[in-house]
Amino acid sequence: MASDSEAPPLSAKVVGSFAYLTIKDRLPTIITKVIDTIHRNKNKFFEEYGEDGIEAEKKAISLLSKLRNEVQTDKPILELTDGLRDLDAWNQYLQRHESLQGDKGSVSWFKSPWLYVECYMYRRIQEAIWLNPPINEFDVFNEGKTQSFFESQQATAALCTYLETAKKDKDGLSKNQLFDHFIKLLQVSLWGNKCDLSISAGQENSQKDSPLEVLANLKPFILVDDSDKVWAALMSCKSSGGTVRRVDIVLDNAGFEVVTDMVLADFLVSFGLVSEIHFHGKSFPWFVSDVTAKDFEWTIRQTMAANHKWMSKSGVQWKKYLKEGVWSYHDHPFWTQPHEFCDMLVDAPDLYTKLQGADLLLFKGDLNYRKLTGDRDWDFTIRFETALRGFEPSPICSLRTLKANVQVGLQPGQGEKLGSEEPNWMTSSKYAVIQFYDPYLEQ
Ligand SMILES: O=P(O)(O)OC[C@@]1(O)O[C@H](CO)[C@@H](O)[C@@H]1O
Ligand SMILES: [Mn+2]
Repeated sequence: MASDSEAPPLSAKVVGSFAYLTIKDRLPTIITKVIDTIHRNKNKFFEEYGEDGIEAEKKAISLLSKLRNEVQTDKPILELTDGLRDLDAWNQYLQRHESLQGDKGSVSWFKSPWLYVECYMYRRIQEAIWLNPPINEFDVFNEGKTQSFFESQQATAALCTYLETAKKDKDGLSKNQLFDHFIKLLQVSLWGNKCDLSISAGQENSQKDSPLEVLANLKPFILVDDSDKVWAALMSCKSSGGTVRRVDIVLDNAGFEVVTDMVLADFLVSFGLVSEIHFHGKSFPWFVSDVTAKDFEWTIRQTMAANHKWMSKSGVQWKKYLKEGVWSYHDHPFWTQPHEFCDMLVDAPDLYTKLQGADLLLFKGDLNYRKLTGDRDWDFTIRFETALRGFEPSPICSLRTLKANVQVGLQPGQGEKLGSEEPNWMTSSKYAVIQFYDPYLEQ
């Protein structure tokens, strides 16, 4: 482990590490599932496009099988060929790594940074789809995302009921009561990132269906809790008056998680804490469950259409916020590139400038945390700010359950103690952090 700015990137070259196991086992499994999904949809492609659809299905599967073989046999990372708008950025990134690692062909699945090659896999999956019209609009991960939404409908209903009921009393609220709602909804959004969605629906006991009721039990698993500072940041914007108080949410997963983000966003606006929310999503299907523009719109439509009074009321409100421009959805190619966020200022200055316009940035999920910290083998106790390495467009809050072995900002001994008690504490999503850094404040 390293404590300086040169902490090495996590990589599958460390045999037995989580990165190694991910590349060896998990990535090939994901590609196999994608192949199965495309194959299962063969009849649909035929109905929609005739023989052209079948031909495209075959070609896409053949490209994906080739990709799986490249991963499994540690082949060099190849240039992209699909001519899309992010192609140059990806190919330049490859050249950058080739010159760092030695020469052409030296960048490969097991030898190069895990963050890079894992992102690259999702881009190659997309290349296999894009190169094959007429099925080039097909979202290979759509089924899982919609299923996750439907399976968590009871939890969504409970959350919307909480929100809409709270709204009825919002005028007479004390500051403490407002703070209490905020903390609850921030924590719900945090735990919404738990990949197995275990706090959502599908549980036998209907009492447990409310994600709000499990919060107290989950509290001890929040390893760093800067929520007071996040609240103070929101309050300071409010007191500065006059200016647009904007919060940006850099989204992670569709299904229940994005619903928790929308409920939090609704609360912030409806209770007068914030006047504008920018959501940032992905411009193509990414890391299995990440939100695209289609998922975002679909989620709102489904929430509106739900056969539940408060859920549909929330959905209607969200649609209205979008229409009025109070909420807006944004995507940028940088979010589906492999860069650490400290590269953003140079590699995507337009996005960096956009983020500077926010009063608070909420980064959801594990992958965003990996990119914030560069996915490096940091010492557990180095400061969050150090790991950000100059990425400071605005005050930043990361809401993340731990699913990868990078963690900073812990107390001395805290990580070691957890490691000795639970070997997989960094990857099980049982633990979480609410970590904050404000570049405008003296730390
Ligand atoms: O960003 P998310 O959705 O919270 O998690 C993304 C993730 O599933 O992908 C990586 C492993 O493949 C890990 O960083 C993490 O577990
Ligand atoms: Mn994700």
